[in-house]
Amino acid sequence: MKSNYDKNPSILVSDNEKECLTGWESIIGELNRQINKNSSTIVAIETYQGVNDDEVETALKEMFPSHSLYHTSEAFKSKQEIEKMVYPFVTDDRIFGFMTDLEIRDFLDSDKADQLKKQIDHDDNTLKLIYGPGASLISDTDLLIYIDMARWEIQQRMRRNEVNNLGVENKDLEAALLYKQSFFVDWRVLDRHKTAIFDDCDYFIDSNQTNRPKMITGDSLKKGLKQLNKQPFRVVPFFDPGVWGGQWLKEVVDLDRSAVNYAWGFDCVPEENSILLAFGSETFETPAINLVLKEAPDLLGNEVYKKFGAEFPIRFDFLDTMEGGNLSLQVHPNKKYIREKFGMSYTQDESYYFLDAKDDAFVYLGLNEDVAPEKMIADLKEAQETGNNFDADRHVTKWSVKKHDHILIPAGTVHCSGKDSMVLEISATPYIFTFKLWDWGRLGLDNKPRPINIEHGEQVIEWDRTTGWTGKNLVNNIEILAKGNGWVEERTGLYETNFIETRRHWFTDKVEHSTNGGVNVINLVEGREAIVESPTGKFPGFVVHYAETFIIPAAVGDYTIRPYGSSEGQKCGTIKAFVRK
Ligand SMILES: O=P(O)(O)OC[C@H]1O[C@](O)(CO)[C@@H](O)[C@@H]1O
Repeated sequence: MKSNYDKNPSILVSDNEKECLTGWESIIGELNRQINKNSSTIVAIETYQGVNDDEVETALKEMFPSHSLYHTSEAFKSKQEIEKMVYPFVTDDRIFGFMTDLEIRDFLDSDKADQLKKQIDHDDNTLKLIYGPGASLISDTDLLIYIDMARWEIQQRMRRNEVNNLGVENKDLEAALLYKQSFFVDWRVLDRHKTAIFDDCDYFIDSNQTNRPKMITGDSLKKGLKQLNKQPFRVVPFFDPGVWGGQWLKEVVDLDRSAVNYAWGFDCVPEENSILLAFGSETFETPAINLVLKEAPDLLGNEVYKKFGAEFPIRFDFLDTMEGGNLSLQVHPNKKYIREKFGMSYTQDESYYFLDAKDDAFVYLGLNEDVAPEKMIADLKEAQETGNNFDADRHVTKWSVKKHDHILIPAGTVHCSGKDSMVLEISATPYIFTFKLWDWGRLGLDNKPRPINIEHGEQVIEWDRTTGWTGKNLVNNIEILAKGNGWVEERTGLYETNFIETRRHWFTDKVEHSTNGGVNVINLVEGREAIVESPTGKFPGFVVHYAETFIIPAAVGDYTIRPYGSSEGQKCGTIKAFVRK
């Protein structure tokens, strides 16, 4: 069947496409109009990580022939000082660091910043531009522009060695190391700063596409973000190959058939996805994290906001192993471990919802009844050191799985999805704290072994999660909660100590839902099309397609979902996640 999955979902903010200017020429034309209103103007151009400085500077030089340009890097501490300052958060580990509490001011050298300010004050030029992260902190300014970029685009640029970490010159490093420093340091620092200056920004520039910048006013962006909280919406998904990746997503999502595979699909990881705001036929891409940073109470609901702050606590993603391989055998840290070792306030509790599965599909989950901890760890270490096989079946329980099974994976449970299945992963947001125990003796896509973390893993494995307990508590622990005309509601997870609850609805007719004051994340797991509607006409009908994940902001309140289009009258299924009260 032809794919109907929408890879570029956008939300209409206004019919006026003139609100979104495209290309440097029209952007600088607009800025010129603002600048010419004053006899002398100081403009701060703040940048997020990843922005191509050469592209921006070339455009500025061409279009503002006589301006003075000051880089905030001139006010930054030396590279050596910054490396020393960030080291406790970056550490020597290849994957894991420690969440920083640093702020952009910590990167500035106050003497150098004073010096730069004096230079600007004494400059007679009528147009002075201060460029780079922290620009608005150097001097009082007349105009504030923010050039933004989504984290997925930053990661693409890191893989091409085009992006440095904040305040240092290290773009030639391996992409995984650049990512680690960004995850634990740069993105935290830049997001704190962006939140602080957001309301003062006159314009935002979307620089995700090289040489195709777009600009909207700060008011238009604020209006767009507020609009999102009034209705269901989707973030822009992205997909990435991996060593165990499969072939299912290519067909269902309609991805490049010539790609080796797709392993991951991220369609609700607001930290890394972006949002497309439509102004007439123009779209403006903004990092989804901006919505979370600016509009958390309406998006998440007050109680969830109180618990998590401006963080989106629920993650939906795809793990495709159809005709691929097994994920690494792995375990995730408990709350205490993740807090103490990595500075995270909550942990990676997970679940696998099977969107599809071949007859031979399976999951490794929990330990065998006769597991001997010392022996298993010794076998893992020996396999790691010698390259000999690790006999996973001897220690870990293997369960057959089928379409629509829901497997719960509280942190500490040894697990991995096997080949030939399509998982919709529904979990808490932390997502890089995977302790690999065994990677089946294979190399990664870069032909190097992927890092193994037995020394972390052995400290968090829950050894009493053995076959009997696992089967009772974690495998299809499904209970019918309510029934109505043409619908059934079931509770399917997550495990009782985890903060996410999931509800599955099977329906041939309209189902009534309510956010009950907390954000809902939903995926259409059965049926080709459904429509989300407001009983009071608060938002226009929102059509969703098979396998699409969508977000219902807490502020939406009541809504309904029913089969739509070619699915009308047919059985559909949704799985909904929310934060338990
Ligand atoms: O280590 P692997 O084999 O790449 O698997 C990683 C994946 O495993 C998971 O932790 C799922 O269990 C995902 O969150 C993560 O992306």
